[in-house]
This record gives sequence, C-alpha cells and structure tokens, in this order.
Amino acid sequence: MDAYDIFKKLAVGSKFNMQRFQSDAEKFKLINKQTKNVPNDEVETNGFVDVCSKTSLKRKYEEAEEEKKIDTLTLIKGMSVPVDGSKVKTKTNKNSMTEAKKIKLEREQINQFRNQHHISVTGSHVPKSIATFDELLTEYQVSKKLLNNMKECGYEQPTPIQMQAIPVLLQNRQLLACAPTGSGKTAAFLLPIIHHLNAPQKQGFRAIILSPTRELAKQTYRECLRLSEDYGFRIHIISKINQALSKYGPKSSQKFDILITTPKRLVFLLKQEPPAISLANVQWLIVDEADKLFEDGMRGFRDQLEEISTACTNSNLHRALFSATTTPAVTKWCRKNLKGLITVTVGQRNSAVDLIEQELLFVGSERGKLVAIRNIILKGIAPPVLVFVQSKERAQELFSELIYDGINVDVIHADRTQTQRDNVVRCFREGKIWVLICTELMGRGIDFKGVNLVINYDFPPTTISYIHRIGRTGRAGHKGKAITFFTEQDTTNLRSIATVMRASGCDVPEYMLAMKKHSKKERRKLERTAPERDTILTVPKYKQHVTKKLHKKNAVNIKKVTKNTH
Ligand SMILES: Nc1ncnc2c1ncn2[C@@H]1O[C@H](COP(=O)(O)OP(=O)(O)OP(=O)(O)O)[C@@H](O)[C@H]1O
Repeated sequence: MDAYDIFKKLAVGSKFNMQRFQSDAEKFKLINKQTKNVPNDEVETNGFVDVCSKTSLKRKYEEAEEEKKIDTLTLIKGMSVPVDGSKVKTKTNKNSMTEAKKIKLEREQINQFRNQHHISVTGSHVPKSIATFDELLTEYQVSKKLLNNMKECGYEQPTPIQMQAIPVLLQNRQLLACAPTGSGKTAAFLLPIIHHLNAPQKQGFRAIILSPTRELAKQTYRECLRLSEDYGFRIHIISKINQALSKYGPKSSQKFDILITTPKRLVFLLKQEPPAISLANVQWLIVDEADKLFEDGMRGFRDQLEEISTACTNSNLHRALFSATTTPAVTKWCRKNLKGLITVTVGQRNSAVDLIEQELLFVGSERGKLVAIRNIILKGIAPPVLVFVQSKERAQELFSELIYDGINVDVIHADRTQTQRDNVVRCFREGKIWVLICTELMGRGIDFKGVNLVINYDFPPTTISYIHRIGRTGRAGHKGKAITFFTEQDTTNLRSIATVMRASGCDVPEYMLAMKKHSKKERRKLERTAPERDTILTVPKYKQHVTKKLHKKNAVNIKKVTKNTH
C-alpha cells in the first residue's frame, strides 16, 4: 500500500475543493495536468473527486468500484472487512442485523409491558411476562384443566405478580417475589406447583408451603384444593399435631404430595426420634410471608426455617419466597443462598395499596378510642369490619365493651381454641359476624372477601404491620378504607406511617411528616413490647376494679353466647 492508497482510504467519503488542493491532487495522481482547467464538475466517487471529462470520470468510477471489491483487510482468520471502511453488506450480516433488531425490539416490548404493570425484575435470563393465562397453554404446556380451575375461581386475567412470577417458576427458577397485599400471590405460586407436580405420585411430599399462622395455612390449603381440582393430589395441612405424628410415619407419608403448614409444627415432626416426616423428596419449598418467617427471636421463625431447609435434601430443590413486604435480611439471604435467583417486585417495595383510603384519627386517650369507635358504629358501618388491637387481653376487653352495643361482634386471638378460631373465621366469612376484633394473628395474608373497613384501634407496632393490617381491605382491585387511632403515646411510628400514607396518595398533615425521627432503638423496643395502655373500659378509672371483675365474669358468659350463635 503506497501513499496514494493510504490517502484514498483516509479520504473515503470526503469532498474537497479541487481548486484549492489542485497541487496535492496532482501529486497523488488524482488528476492529469492537462485536465486541470476543466470547469468544476464535482463527482463523489468514494473518496476522490476529480475534475475531468465525463468519460474519464466514468472510467475512474468503474476502477474505484472494481478496487473496492477486492480491497479487503483480513482482521481475524475468516473475518474480513472492506479496507474503505464501508460496512459489509453480505447476506449473513443482513440476517444477523435483522435478528439483533428483532431481539432489541422484543426486549423493548417486554420492558414496556413490565413498566406498564409496575413490574421490576432482577436476575439473568428472566422469562417474559405473560399477558393472559392462555399463553401458558402454548408457551409452557400448562393443562387446560388447570386453566379451567383458575377460571372457576374467577381468575380471568393474571394480576401483575402472576404475569411475572408464574413464568419464572414454570421455568424452574428460584424466586423472591414482593407484591402488594391482596394482589394474588397465592395463585402465583400454586399454579406452577400444581403444573410441575402434574399428577399424584407415591413419593412423599414434593412441595411444601410454609405460612406464619394456622389461619393462613388453612386458607392456602383451601385455595390449593380449588386450583388442583381433578388432579387427585393428596394435599395435607398439619392441624392436630398428635394426629400428625401417627399420620406421617415414614411409610404413610409416601402417599402425600403437598404439605401446607406453619414452620413450628413441621419442625416438631422433624425433631422426633426418628423424624416423623421425611422431606427428602421435596422439590418445591414456598415461603409465604417470607419477611415474617425470617424474623429472629421469640416471635420469629428464622431458626425453624433453617431446620426445614436443611431437611429438604433433594438436589432438585427449588425455593420461592413471597411477601407484600420485605427486609434487607431476606434479600441478602436469597442472594447468598438461591442459585440463579430472580427477584420480582410489583410497585414500590413496602408500600400500602393505593385503593385504600387511609385516615389517621387523633383520639386523645384510651377512653377517646372507645368514644371514636362507637361514633363510627353509630354513623353506620358497612360490614365486614376488622378491628386490630395490640394484645389478646385488649381484644377480649374491647369485645366485652362492644358485645352490648347491638352489633354482631366477635373476637379472635391465640388464646381461643382452634375450634373457636375456625368457627369465628367461618362466621365472619359467611357474614354472620359484622365486626371482628383481632390481634396481629390476622394481620398477614388473611383474605376475607370484601372487608370494607379496617380500624387500627391500637397503633400498629411497625410500618410493616400497618401495611399488612390495612391490606385486609382493598384486595383484588376492590376499594377499602382504613382508620388508625392515635394518642400522644403513639408518636414513635407516626411519622413513618404518615410517610407510607403519603406515598400511596393519601392526605396527611404536613406536621406529621416533619416530626422528629425516632431512634432505631426506640422503634425496636416498640416492635418487641407493646406500650402499656389503660384498660379498655367505659367507666372512669376509680371504678375500674369493680368493672374489671364484672368483665371477667362476662367473658365466661360471652363464650357461651358466641358458642350458641355459631
Ligand atoms: N387473577 C386473579 N383475578 C381475580 N382475582 C384474583 C386473581 N388472583 C387472585 N385473586 C383473588 O385476589 C384475592 C387476593 O389474593 P391473595 O390472597 O393471593 O393475595 P396476596 O397477594 O397473597 O395478599 P397478602 O399479601 O395479603 O397475603 C383473593 O380473593 C383471590 O381469590
């Protein structure tokens, strides 16, 4: 390659003024001396411009074109590019271009769809979300039977979490999913499990679903029965531990497919000598309300979860964690322990559903709370209504007050027997109970259809608790209302709850958002121990000891009354 060639290549695509650079052009033999005075007739021929007769122009153009065909540089063995820097317009290149364009376009469409439904994902090779359940038929060969069962439940269109979590689990990926309360997370994990397990097999439990409370486990069990109708699975819920001991002996447990339980009961069975249950064939471990189950300490399930995980020895084990709220500890654990993890988040993390109209009501004192709740009832309530208090004692006290107010009220807490709890839940579902007083026990996961109002009689201990409690209303696209009472005692979490409210579009007084942020220590303390509060009684303090005795006596009678009404 001489100087001329180099010049040609460097000048590819450029035009220059022949009069000004005539001497250069002569030097590089671009023009003949005799043609130099021919009037300008600029022609661009891939880099060199000549002023010449039309024939010589044509010839030079043809020469240049010819040269272009042969002048290629070999870069890597088997790959070559034209030396003039132009793109190679071969057939394969064209194809791969259109292929790349297609992929890019598809990516953009997928992202657009996710944005539209407020779905965000992390992880590699995240499967495309589905827009309709019918796509599962063609893309994942999900049976018509299963899709019909979904339809029977009234599930015509997937909710955002179902759009993304279902394909992820159908592709056998491990998942951490966070989506708002009442957004259909249960079906998002049940559908893939039913599909994967396909038919009953006498291999022992192949899927386990862990829930923090028996009430939630029962609800999931019912949903699982409905969605797996005609599959013939043996689905089990550990309710009576003594019965379970005999039921799940190493031999008999072979015939079961799906186990739905609280971690405590399962660990009890695992701890028997020899273990009363085998988890060696478990392929799917679902942790519902994952952040709750990851809590440390007395009220947490962290240790039990660890034991259950260890007992699931199958090399083909997949884990999926679901919740409406999440903590950094859960995310960290998942990233560390779950290979090929995909995270799916719908909406803002740890936020309240914007379909819920939220109100903070200053009631001054404990007695102010009773006045306020009676006012609300007097103004007229549209049942069903859930009322949250901080302890079982207070639940009982409030019940003793409201039972004589002429409304169908009942109470549920951990001190009531399992039969009583089951009856109360059933009656509330059937509309026989209008107002249900409850503790944190009912705060998570419970899906009562059409709860119109949630009253936080006692201020929630954390923002997470607030989100779950009020999330018992405004479910599955329906509107709801939540009223939270507060006194001067409740300032610790007022600011953060006001922030959650503002984020979901509710009006909050500015002063609440500007309140002093309380220390982590103070908030932690409140999380562990509920604040001391005056007894829930209408009578003045000096008469309370007499009335308290009366309440205790009444509590016995009330139990009889409620027993009869159920
Ligand atoms: N695709 C769907 N279409 C219509 N309704 C649905 C659909 N999927 C679930 N639901 C209904 O939505 C309600 C809430 O579902 P689910 O209990 O699974 O919510 P969740 O996200 O688990 O809530 P939480 O966080 O409070 O536990 C249920 O009544 C359920 O039957």
